[in-house]
Amino acid sequence: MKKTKLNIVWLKRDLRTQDHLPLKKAEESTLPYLIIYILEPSVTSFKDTSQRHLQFIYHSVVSMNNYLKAFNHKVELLYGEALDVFSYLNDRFEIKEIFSYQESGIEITFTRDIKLKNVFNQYSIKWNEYQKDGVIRGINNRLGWDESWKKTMTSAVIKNEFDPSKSFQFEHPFTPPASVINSLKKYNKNFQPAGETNAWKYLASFAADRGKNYHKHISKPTESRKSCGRISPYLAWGNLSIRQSYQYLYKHPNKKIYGRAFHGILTRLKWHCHFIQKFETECEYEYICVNRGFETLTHENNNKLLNAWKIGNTGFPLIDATMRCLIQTGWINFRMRAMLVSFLCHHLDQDWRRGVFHLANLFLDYEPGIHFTQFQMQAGTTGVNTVRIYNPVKQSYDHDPKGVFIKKWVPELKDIPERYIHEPWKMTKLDFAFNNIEEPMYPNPIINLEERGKAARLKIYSHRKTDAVINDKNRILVLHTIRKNTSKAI
Ligand SMILES: Cc1cc2nc3c(=O)[nH]c(=O)nc-3n(C[C@H](O)[C@H](O)[C@H](O)COP(=O)(O)OP(=O)(O)OC[C@H]3O[C@@H](n4cnc5c(N)ncnc54)[C@H](O)[C@@H]3O)c2cc1C
Repeated sequence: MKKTKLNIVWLKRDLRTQDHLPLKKAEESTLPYLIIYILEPSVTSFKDTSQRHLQFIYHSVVSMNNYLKAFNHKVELLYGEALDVFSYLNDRFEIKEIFSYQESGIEITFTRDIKLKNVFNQYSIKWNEYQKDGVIRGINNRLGWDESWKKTMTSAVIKNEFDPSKSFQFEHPFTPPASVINSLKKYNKNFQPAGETNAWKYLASFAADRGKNYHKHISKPTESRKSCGRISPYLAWGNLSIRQSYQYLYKHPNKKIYGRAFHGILTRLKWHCHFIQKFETECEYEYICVNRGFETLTHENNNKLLNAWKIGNTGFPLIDATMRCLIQTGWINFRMRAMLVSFLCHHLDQDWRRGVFHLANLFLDYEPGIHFTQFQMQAGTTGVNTVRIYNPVKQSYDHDPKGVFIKKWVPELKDIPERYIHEPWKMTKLDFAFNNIEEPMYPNPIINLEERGKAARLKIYSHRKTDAVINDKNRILVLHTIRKNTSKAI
């Protein structure tokens, strides 16, 4: 029997129905097409993925399907290994083309794609992988990168249309088990809701009003929750493209009124691509130091200290409030992320690899290209960036002066007077009695902050002077630095 000819759109971190080139290309063909998302056990069980990510993906697919049903199209959620799924489909259909975005992913998705490319070649299937956002595949320096980014951001946003006659229904054995679906359906109300409609709500409310104090509040753990864009999960899972966000903000009438705020967020949209570009060029950052010279730096790696950090029980109120807030809500601002990593790698003297997956799991917006590169930048293992060792007590006085954030997320400290909230260990028995409060069930600091800070500074700065670090620094600068003469902000 003759097999039906069809095309496939393979969705990855691009869970939206608009500004979507693979979907447009599929529509342009005369053949019917399937739209699939594959939940691959080998990928979803890897240590960088958590249930909250999978739930966000699931609800993004549900949101796409709510839109697509009017056009008789559907994203088919498949549970199985990509290789098995495509072999099954190839046995039953004559697959002509596969359309997807390039994925700047971790090693397992990279090696899977290499295998698949060979298999598709054997099956005579053409795999069209398109550039995602401003990230260019196969470059080995940044000459012209700025111009290319700007060109992508200012080119027309794609208005996707869906012809009902091109949809295709099929039977398959890859339906996710009921237990998997039930666990994905559950969604913690404290997390940002998934899907395109919600993504646009966040972007629009930022531009309309929420973002007017963006630059003033960006470092404050409480105020940033309202004033920051909060579009990161939507960008990470592709509910929004960078180009959609860029053009919406660039053309918004409030850009003239809140110039600094808009400039700030537009610049960061470029950083988004800049960091993923680094990872696209060198995806080894998942497991090896950006500057290979740091591989010889040794660490104490004390498990007790690591575990206290992981659960937010270090005795440093701002560290603990930040970690507990992240566990419960999936989001914290940039400065608090940087502080958590700095405290882990410098004060607690842990190898960055001991904490990188813990935060990846907790960030609802986990994006490997940004996460591994930013994490290493804060751990000081790039050798090219200034090392920042954040003092969590100073951060607390500066950015949560009244302890509002601390008291919300570390309720044990809710009765501690404002002047002690940053350093509760300084309260004496007499102070507790005088203030008529009980001593909280809260640990004393797990380390001596001053001594540890000093030692960490000495250690990292002397290692930066080693030949191995200096030699690798030049390689990194050639590979990842945007040339000054081509550099334009946004
Ligand atoms: C250790 C560490 C890990 C991080 N891991 C991630 C991650 O996995 N995913 C992620 O999206 N961001 C990550 N960031 C960057 C940054 O903290 C978040 O992008 C930002 O807090 C998201 O909130 P927002 O959407 O309100 O950002 P806004 O300030 O409103 O910025 C808008 C968008 O610009 C991009 N952006 C903002 N800041 C940065 C930055 N410093 N570097 C690169 N892109 C940026 C993001 O896509 C963000 O959504 C990490 C930062 C650190 C220090």
